[in-house]
Order: sequence, then structure tokens, then C-alpha cells
Amino acid sequence: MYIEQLEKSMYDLICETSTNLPKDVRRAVKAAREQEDAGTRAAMSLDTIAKNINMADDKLSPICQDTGLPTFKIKTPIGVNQLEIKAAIKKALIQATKDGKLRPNAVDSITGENSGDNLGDGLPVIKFEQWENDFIEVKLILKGGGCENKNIQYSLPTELEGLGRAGRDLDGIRKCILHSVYQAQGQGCSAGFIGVGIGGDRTSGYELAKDQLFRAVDDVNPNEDLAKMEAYILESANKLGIGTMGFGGEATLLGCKIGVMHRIPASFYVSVAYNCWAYRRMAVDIDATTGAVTNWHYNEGEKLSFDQNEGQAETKQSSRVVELSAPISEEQIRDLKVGDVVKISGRMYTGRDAIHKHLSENDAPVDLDGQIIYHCGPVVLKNDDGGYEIVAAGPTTSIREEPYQGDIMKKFGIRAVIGKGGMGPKTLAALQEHGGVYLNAIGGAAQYYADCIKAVEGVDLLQFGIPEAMWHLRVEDFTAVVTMDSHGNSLHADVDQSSLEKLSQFKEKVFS
Ligand SMILES: O=C(O)C[C@H](O)C(=O)O
Ligand code: SF4
Repeated sequence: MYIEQLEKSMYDLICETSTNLPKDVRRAVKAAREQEDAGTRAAMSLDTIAKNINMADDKLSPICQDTGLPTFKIKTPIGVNQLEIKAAIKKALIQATKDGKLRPNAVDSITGENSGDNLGDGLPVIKFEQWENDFIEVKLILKGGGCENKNIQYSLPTELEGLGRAGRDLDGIRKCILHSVYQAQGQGCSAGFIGVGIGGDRTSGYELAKDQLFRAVDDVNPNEDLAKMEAYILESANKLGIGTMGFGGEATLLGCKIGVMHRIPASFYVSVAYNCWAYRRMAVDIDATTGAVTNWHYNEGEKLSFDQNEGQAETKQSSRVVELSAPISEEQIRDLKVGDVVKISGRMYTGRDAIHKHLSENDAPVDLDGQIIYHCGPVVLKNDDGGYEIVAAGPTTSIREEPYQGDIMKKFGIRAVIGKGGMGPKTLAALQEHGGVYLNAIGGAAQYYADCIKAVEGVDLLQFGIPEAMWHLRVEDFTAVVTMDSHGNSLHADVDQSSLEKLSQFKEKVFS
């Protein structure tokens, strides 16, 4: 009985974490939305994010398609069998994956083979501790790859772009944390949250940083110096102008939590764990005799849903809206400028890391001339009739494809790529030379985009696993913003430059 109940409790924890954004995070997103002026790109993005949060609620479906590397932190009373808890978690993960609450996200690091059930060598990550209480506490974080890739660790003293020297003191720490927000730009799906660990070694420093992500967004650090630093960072980082998705705007950082531990004399690390707005972490208390959940954490206050009429961004927006459908001509592409909004209907193909590598070495399985590639690794379920259903399908971070993208566009005649976070100079040059465009979709809005996908019309290279396969999608009114055009303009390069200038205003000493 205990075992079955425990499995159910773990299943509920996983589903809740993946589909229901915690109350404190909702409050932070809502505050960000109120900060942005209606009609701006940032406000429109936050409207889409708000819509997405509501849709995930209604459908009990993943908020974002990247359901992360499931990481459990567990405290048990002395005498509780930890092996049973581990087994229950594994069973629950398998079930949640089958039910489309998690994307099959565990791949063999060398061969790339997807295990299909979120289990694998070293996965899931489960860390146990004992405590004196008589109940079990289980915390879970589902932190996706895009924000994980923006984590950063500084070894002091160091020299930082925009800020100069960062020494081994509070002010050096201040500079590192501000720099960490700058370097993330929009690629970790800003507006984000950061957990910071001061001290330790490279491993325990990051561990401490990630532990901070379990703190409530609105708590106050009991260490006075750190409380001041948290407030300072939150205020200052929001002056960098990076904004939601790196589109420029007021809301860049929604939370900053800092922890400290001792270090050895030679090492001085500042470790920063960056979390996207889709900040999925939850915790439960479990009765150690029945296995049932007795308490859900992060439960204070009312649960906000987002009133769709609140943000009037869509009615006030002044961007030109262009309808597109593939095959697209060079002339149509050359007509698009940064800032235009496109609405796509018709065919698009997904392609991310494995596909880009594949296309650089092989022929394409379909004719890609004039076509659109969507950087996306969806959650997909197989229907009883053998067809497929897209459960969640937001964009992935495009910059990973930078080494391949331009060459592939030229080789196959691809006219548009959709992703998030923007791409670099090599792709920008190729867009100009070949006649291509980069379209930015809203990261994490996996339900919103899944809703635009009306059918799966085929799939190639499924051997790469569900997220990495090339899905042939039929979409309707799939909306994205032109952020890199065929005339050498890149909103991402502009925001990077202007935020670097703003960062350098924080050069002077603040904490002594
Ligand atoms: O893997 C994904 O689907 C997205 C990833 O979390 C990302 O932000 O790039
Ligand atoms: S796509 Fe964005 S929201 Fe989703 S896990 Fe990656 S960084 Fe987070």
C-alpha cells in the first residue's frame, strides 16, 4: 500500500511540476507584465507567456516542451528505505513520460540514442539527506537545457567585459552576478531567475547555486549583506534593457537568491544557475507510513491565472503583420525587415541539433527549397490510429546551430528558420547573401505553439529520437517576429550591444 501510494505521490509531483507554474512564479511573471508598456515586443511576448501558462493549466500539459533533467532533493527520517523511494520515482517518471507529461529527455551522451523513458546512466538525479523530522520531503526541479546552458561560474579575481576587474570581495561578487545576467541575454528565455552560490569548489558551488532556486521568489535572505545584494541585483539587472526573450524591455530578471559557503584559500568561485521564466520546481511533504502527500509547498497566496484582456498589447501593436506560407520566394524574404511580425500557415519542418549535423553531412530527406525550419524538439504522443499528436512544441535555443545554419540554408535553399534567442554573425551573413530570415518565437510557449500545429503530416529520421526527429508539421497562424533579416540587421546584436553599454554603468564600487 505504502509503495503504491508513494508512486502515485511521485507521479503527482512530476505532473504538477511540469504543468502548473508555482504561485510565487506566477506573481513574478504578472508583475513583469505590468511593468512593460502595451504594444512593445516585450509586452506581446509576456502576453503569449501568460496565455501559455493558462493553456498548460487547462490541458494539464507541459508548460514547456523541454521538461529538463529531473532533479530530486529528498529528506528522509532515519529508518526510511531510500531505495524504495528511488524505485517509486523511476516508475513515476516512466509513466509520466508515457502520458506526455514529460518529454523523453534522456539521451546517451556519446551515441545520442534516446532511452525513451527519461531513465539513463546517472538519471534521474536524486540526492538524499536524513533529517530529524518524521515525514519525507521531496523537492523536484525540471530545469530545461536552454537556461542550463547559460549557467556560468566565475573564478575570482577576474576581468569582466563591461565591468573591469572583479576582486575577491563583495563588490567582485556583485560584478560577477550582474555579468551573468548580461551574458545570458534572451537565450535562457528571459525574464529569468538566478540562484547564486558563493564559495565551495566548482561542484559544490553550483550545487549551492541550484539549491537557491528552491527558495520562494518573495523570501528575504536572513544574511543582511546578501539580502542587500539580492535587492541590488534585482533592481540593477532590470536596468540592462535585455527584456523578455532578449527583445529589449524593462523586465529582465524576476528573482535573485544568493547562498554562501566556506571555500579553500586558493579558490573563490561565484556560481550562477540561470532559470528561465518557466521556473518549474515544486515540493511536497509525504507521510512516511502511508506514502501520501500531506502538504504542497509554494502554496501561499491565491493562484493567479492571467486575464487575457489585461495586456492590451495585441490591439495596440504597431508592427506590420505579414502572412507567409512555404515555399517562400527570395523576393518575399527580402521584403521582410526586423520588427515585422509574420503569421505562418502551411508546412514547416522541425530540425534541431541532430538534424543540423545530419544535413551538413548528408542529403535532406525532403526537398527543403523555399521551406521553413523550426528549431523545435516537441513532446509527441502516438495515437491509437498510428498518427501522431503534438503535445508541446515551443522553440529551442538557435545559437547551438550557428556552426551549421548558414551553410545548410544555402545548400538546400531554406528561406526561413524559426527559433529563439537569435543567431550569430555567420548566420547573419548567410541570410544576407542567400536571402533568408530568422524568426523568433516565444521560448517556453509550448502549449501556445502546439495549438497552432494542426497536423503531423510525416516524420523523418525518427531514429534520432522524438525531440531530434524531423517532424513535418501543418500549422495555422503560427506567429513569430523577424529579429534578423536579409539586410544585415539583427535585433539580438543590437540588444547585446546596448545592454553591454548599460552594464558598464555599473563599473563603480558599490559594496565594500
Ligand atoms: O530542448 C528544448 O526544447 C529547449 C531548450 O530548453 C532550450 O531552451 O533551448
Ligand atoms: S525553452 Fe526556454 S522555457 Fe523552455 S526549458 Fe528552455 S529555456 Fe526554459
